[in-house]
Amino acid sequence: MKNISLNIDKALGTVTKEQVYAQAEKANECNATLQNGNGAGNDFLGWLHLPSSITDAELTDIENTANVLRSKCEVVVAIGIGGSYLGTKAVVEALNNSFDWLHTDRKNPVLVYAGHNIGEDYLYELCEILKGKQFGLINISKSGTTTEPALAFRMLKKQLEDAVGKEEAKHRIVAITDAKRGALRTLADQEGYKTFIIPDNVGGRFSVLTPVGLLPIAVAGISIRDLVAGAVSMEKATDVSVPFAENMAEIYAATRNELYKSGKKVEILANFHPKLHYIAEWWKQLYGESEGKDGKGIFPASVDLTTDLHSMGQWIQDGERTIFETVISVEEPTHKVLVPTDEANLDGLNFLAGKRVDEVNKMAELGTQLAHVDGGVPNLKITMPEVSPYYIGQLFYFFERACGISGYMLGVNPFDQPGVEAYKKNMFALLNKPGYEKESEAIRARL
Ligand SMILES: O=P(O)(O)OC[C@H]1O[C@H](O)[C@H](O)[C@@H](O)[C@@H]1O
Repeated sequence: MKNISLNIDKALGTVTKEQVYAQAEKANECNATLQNGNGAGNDFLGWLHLPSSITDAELTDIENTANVLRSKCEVVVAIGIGGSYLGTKAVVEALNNSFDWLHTDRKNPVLVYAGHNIGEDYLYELCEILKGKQFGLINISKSGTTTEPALAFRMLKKQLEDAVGKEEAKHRIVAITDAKRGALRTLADQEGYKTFIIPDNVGGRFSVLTPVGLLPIAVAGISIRDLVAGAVSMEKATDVSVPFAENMAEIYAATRNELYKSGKKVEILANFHPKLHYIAEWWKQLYGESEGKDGKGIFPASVDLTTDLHSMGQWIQDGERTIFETVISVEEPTHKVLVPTDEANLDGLNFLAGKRVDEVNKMAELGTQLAHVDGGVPNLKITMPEVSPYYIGQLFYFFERACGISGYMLGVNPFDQPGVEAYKKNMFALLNKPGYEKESEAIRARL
């Protein structure tokens, strides 16, 4: 099997290949720090060898649980936010049919999401659409206390129990959370839900290959074994023993840090494949939450191309030269569509007749790369042979490993997220949460 690959040739100009390769030793040292577990945040390194440590029995347990939900439910609601949502969303959107929800001859339940916002209309419309439908719930929260999913679960649990009774509801609810701590663990144990554990040493944004992602992804009918196999292959390909020049995670980390040092403050992850939109949303949390610290860090942004060439193309071509692009390029689409001939040719497109639509897309991709590089936007290119569970698994692990290396090269702890607590404290104070009396008084004084 081929691997995904990284090409930095079009990123060189702002930084030289020599500058990038001069970072080889540091990148390898940072990779070794991950491997040896002696760096900052080293109690959150469970993701590093997670793929190769997943057992057949664990995968079978997940598949069996998914099959129970698949047999009982027309709709399964995956409840979670951040790392407890984005990995699943990214994989399912990448691998499901683009119009899955319109398919009536279904082999899989419709997977919908909740707990990833505090949208009153969203929750209302979800509860309404679930009325009269056979549905199940997967409640995912590592801490077990995050407000958004807890709020959604409180509402959906009641609706499910009202619809099918408490006893049956128990068999349609799965909780994925901490082994011992948190409100969700307490609730799940009291109610007798099937539970899966999120390992203590795997942070939320690195948890897609734990049951956090694997269970809902299996419910969607996607092969979690192929997903994990791809991640295992990339775990090997980015190991500290792999020399820098062949280690795409180290090269990516070194290149982006050199570009950052040269003044490129924003990285735009771009795709020319519509199904990869949510891969970028997952990637933004992974890199934003890992590197945005101590007043430092590349800002992770994303665009879908060619779609956003008609909205953001002007800025990328002519705006402030503080950006670089990392483009995910898919070699082969899954399907084949040819451009038809049109006798009248009023649209003037007969010059494309007989060509594959993807040939047009590939020339747009090449033309865009040349234009942006000419405009002073360094371009890195990640090539995926195809969009499949295996290569999505490779991509996830590649980005995770590179993120750990890059964060250490930047000089931050890539595995904590202290900044996320600030809004929560204010929100609880404004909502008069018990125990926040002093904070409530203080915050009202400043309004
Ligand atoms: O899985 P949970 O504990 O509910 O956390 C969900 C998310 O919220 C936290 O505030 C962090 O920002 C994320 O890293 C995490 O993935």
